[in-house]
Amino acid sequence: MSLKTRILALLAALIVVAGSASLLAYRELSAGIIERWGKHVAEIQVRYDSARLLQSLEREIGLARQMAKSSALVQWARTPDSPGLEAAAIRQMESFRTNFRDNSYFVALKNNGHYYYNNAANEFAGNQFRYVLDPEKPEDAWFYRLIDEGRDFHLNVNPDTELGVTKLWIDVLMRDQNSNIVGMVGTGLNLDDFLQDIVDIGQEGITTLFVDYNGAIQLYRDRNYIDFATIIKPEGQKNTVDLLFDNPQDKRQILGMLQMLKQRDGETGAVESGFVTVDGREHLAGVAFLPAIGWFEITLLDLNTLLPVSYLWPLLAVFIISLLITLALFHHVIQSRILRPVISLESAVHRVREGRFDLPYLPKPDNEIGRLVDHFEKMAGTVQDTTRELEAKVASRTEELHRLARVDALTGLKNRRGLDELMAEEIQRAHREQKGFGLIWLDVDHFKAINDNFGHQTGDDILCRVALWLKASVRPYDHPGRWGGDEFVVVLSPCEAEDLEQIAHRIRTDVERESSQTGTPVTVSVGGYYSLPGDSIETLLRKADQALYTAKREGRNRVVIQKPDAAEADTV
Ligand SMILES: Nc1nc2c(ncn2[C@@H]2O[C@H](COP(=O)(O)OP(=O)(O)OP(=O)(O)O)[C@@H](O)[C@H]2O)c(=O)[nH]1
Repeated sequence: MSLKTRILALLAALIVVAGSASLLAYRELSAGIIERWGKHVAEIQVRYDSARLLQSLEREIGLARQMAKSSALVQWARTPDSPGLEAAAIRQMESFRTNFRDNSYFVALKNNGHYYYNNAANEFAGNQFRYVLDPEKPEDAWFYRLIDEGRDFHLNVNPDTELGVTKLWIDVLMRDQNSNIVGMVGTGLNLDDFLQDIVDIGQEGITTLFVDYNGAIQLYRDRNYIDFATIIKPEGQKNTVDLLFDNPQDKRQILGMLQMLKQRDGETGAVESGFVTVDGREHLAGVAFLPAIGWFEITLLDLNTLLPVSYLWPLLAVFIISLLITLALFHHVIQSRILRPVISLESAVHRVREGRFDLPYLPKPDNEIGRLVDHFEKMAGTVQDTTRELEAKVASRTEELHRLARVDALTGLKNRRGLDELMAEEIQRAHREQKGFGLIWLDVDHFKAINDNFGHQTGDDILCRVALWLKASVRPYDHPGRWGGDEFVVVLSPCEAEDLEQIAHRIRTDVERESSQTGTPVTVSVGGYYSLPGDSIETLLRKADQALYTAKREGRNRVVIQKPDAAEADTV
């Protein structure tokens, strides 16, 4: 995987990690803010809704309590058969009717079960006695239950089948001086109007409901959930608030909140709140207890409606755009400051490794990589100089070795290899120019005896001196060499036949003269051959050797020139 891919992959991974962490932190933070805000709003809303409910009920409850204490009613309730007391009581009832908001009332007497009622239309004027309550009838059970429980005040949402109305009933017990229950009075509020005024107020995202002390739903915008005539229903058959929630955890939570508030015993302003799911949407539930009526008020705030996610889209857009800009900038910086210089450096390293020192332009950012590139350029320069020096040295050493391989170590003349190459060149030249050249082969006479008599070192000295005399005797452009042992060869080129003879003689006489003047006298036998174009190297050597052999055989210290086409060489 390339460095670029790795860096981008690492970057992407870092962004994913950082993005996830940010998202998580954002969610936690926003959830915290929403929770705090929501709880605050829920508390305000729950208090506001409670106040609205109490405001519209308080006056009615107060009037009903006043009515229950009316002495005319209490006296009549104790002796309901008295027509005089009944007439006074009905007058009293009618005066209350006009004061109640609903302009309706009811009075039920414990003594005879008589139920009195009149409504806003004064429909039952003079005929307020409506029917007799029957302890056996389920629809009348509320009356007997309330008396049994001895609750002085009770709110009850109940359809009155006899009267054909569904109302929120305010029930207040009538007691005599001895606190004995003698009956019940109250008024009703039209449920639909009440729901519309207090509960279903059309505030989008806010749901208000009221439940009784046991959690049974009393006021809710959906009438199907309202637990009518709660008082007479056995536990377990009531429409309790947990019906609104699908999640068992939410059910437990909401019932737990009711329980908590009960334990706090109507502490003023106490509100419990928590997150719940209603119809698949997240809501914040605020719950307050209303001690004045013994109910709980529950406010459900639909957070998605009140604080839609779309509110956060601009934030998300800003985040994504910032992320993309950051990515682009980061990519640009990585590309220009790291990747491009590193890639150029890598290709430059390849070139140098292949021995190519002509480096292209290498970008040098102002950072460690730039300095590395700079060091590399300088190092490549040094390596190039060193390489050139080494190459020059190797070339010169090779040349030297080449030369040494063709030079005789003792005399400094060409050795046999040098002579071989030279003769090969001359043969080619002769062939090319159709012009021959001369070859002299000479051998020190009785050299073995010199070695034997004077020692090997003296032998060597004599060989060196013969070489010097040989060089002096030939022309500057002739090539003397040592063939091996005490044998020397001279290649004469260019050369005429006369030159060959002349130089061969000069060599012999020079050696004889010089040696006798400077030390141990030595003589040489000389064989010569003037080559013709087309002669091979073997022919050359053989002919020269034959001439030398002849010179030796004829007594040594003499010159013999081998004629090219003659069977015998001439001693000269
Ligand atoms: N000192 C010395 N002796 C050498 C060297 N190379 C060969 N020799 C000796 O040179 C002698 C050559 O002898 P030959 O050419 O065979 O015979 P010669 O004694 O010269 O007799 P003729 O050639 O017949 O006159 C041998 O004894 C070799 O050992 C060398 O480099 N130095």
